[in-house]
Amino acid sequence: MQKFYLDLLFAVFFITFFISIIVHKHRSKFKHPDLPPGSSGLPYIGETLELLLTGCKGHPEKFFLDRKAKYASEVFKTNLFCEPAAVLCGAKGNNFLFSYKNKDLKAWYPDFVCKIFPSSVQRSLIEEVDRLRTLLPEFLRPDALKRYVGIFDTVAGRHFASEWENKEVVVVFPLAKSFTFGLACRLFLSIEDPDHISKLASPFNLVVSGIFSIPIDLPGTPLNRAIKASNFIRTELFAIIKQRKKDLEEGKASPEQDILSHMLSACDDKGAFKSELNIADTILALLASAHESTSAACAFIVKYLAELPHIYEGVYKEQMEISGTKARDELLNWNDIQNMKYSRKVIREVLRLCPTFPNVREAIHDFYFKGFLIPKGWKVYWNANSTHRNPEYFPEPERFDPSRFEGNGPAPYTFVPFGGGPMMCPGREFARIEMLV
Ligand code: HEM
Repeated sequence: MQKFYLDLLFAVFFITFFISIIVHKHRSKFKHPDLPPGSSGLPYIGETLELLLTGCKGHPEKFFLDRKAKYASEVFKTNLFCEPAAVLCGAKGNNFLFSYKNKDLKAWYPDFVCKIFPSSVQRSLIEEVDRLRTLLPEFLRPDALKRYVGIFDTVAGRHFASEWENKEVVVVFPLAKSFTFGLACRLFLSIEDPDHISKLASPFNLVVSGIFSIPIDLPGTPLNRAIKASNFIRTELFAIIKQRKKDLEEGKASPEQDILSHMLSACDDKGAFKSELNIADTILALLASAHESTSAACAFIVKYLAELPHIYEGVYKEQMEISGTKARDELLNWNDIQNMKYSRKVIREVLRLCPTFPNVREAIHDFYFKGFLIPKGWKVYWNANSTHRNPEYFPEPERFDPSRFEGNGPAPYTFVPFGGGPMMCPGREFARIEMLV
């Protein structure tokens, strides 16, 4: 009996000692007097639960806006996804983050993302995305985009005919996902067969859910399902890549045909993709970047059009005017897209109110921003909502008002749905056309 109590005492002592080390280690990271105001939250997980909770309630921006107001500061500290972090809020923070001369920060991806893209360790993932950034402008240059407008319209026409017309009720977000995924398959991989697209779509949705989940890799968790689904898609992509290589050799496919052909034909220093695994992972990363944000934006556009009849009327009138200039069955072209001036403003206003979750950076070394220390290794978040919903830049920020984008439009670094500087979204023009069509 005495031995039992001794063992119990030892266990309690050991657990308490272990917890106090974790707490001490956690707090010591947040002790320096020059750090920004803010809270380190619970040991290890920090304030992650608070962020996820506001996200579940449909207002992830509240996490950032509440803290910005509470600390009355353009930068605050927190701990998210087990990493100490600084959140920069405001136009000056955006300017700093997007600056071409920024030598204090580098791109960063959570380590668990590398499990979904096994060709990547942290450094190579950054290199792969850099390569993607080099390659995409070539694929998405204006003359190429001009050619795609007709394809966008064809895919959209088929999608609306089969999924929307004559339906009493439509659930928009899944449909928006299916539209943007089908379009990406068509333009990135030349896949048109609806059965082939739906074979890839469900595992692909699992991959995307895993990227935006709590990073626990146990049977049944979203991350675990994402890893399995990514293996399935990769196998499919290997078959597509093999076939395309053969077709390119035999002259049955052209290097300009789509982004896959582009990758297989790229041979310069930055554009070269080494292995089939590398190409498959890059295509998967591209599908993920292109898909989630655009489908969310399309769904929000429909939501605002449904809720605001006067905005709907304006968009409808403009679209009918454009349609009136065209022959029956004639597809949209680049000029039509340029003429969608009001619709473009509506889309910008949707992106102002519903921006995507930003990418995260990592501090390369200790540096100071606005007099506050950001230590080496800390993650740095930028936050579009902190300017998009700031009444100083956008009066009555909660009001939906496309006229904000008339004349000179918003002040520099205040409207940043696609980021800015060298890391700005390379798919922004592609996304704009997709949304307008
Ligand atoms: C409404 C639609 C979209 C929005 C709001 C959006 C927004 C963004 C943002 C905020 C970033 C991060 C910029 C930064 O780190 O500073 C980004 C990165 C990126 N976007 Fe987009 N994007 C959209 C559509 C697209 C599309 C259609 C494509 C591809 C055709 C694309 C490809 C990429 C890529 C490759 C990156 C870099 C990924 C990375 O750094 O991890 N995006 N986008």
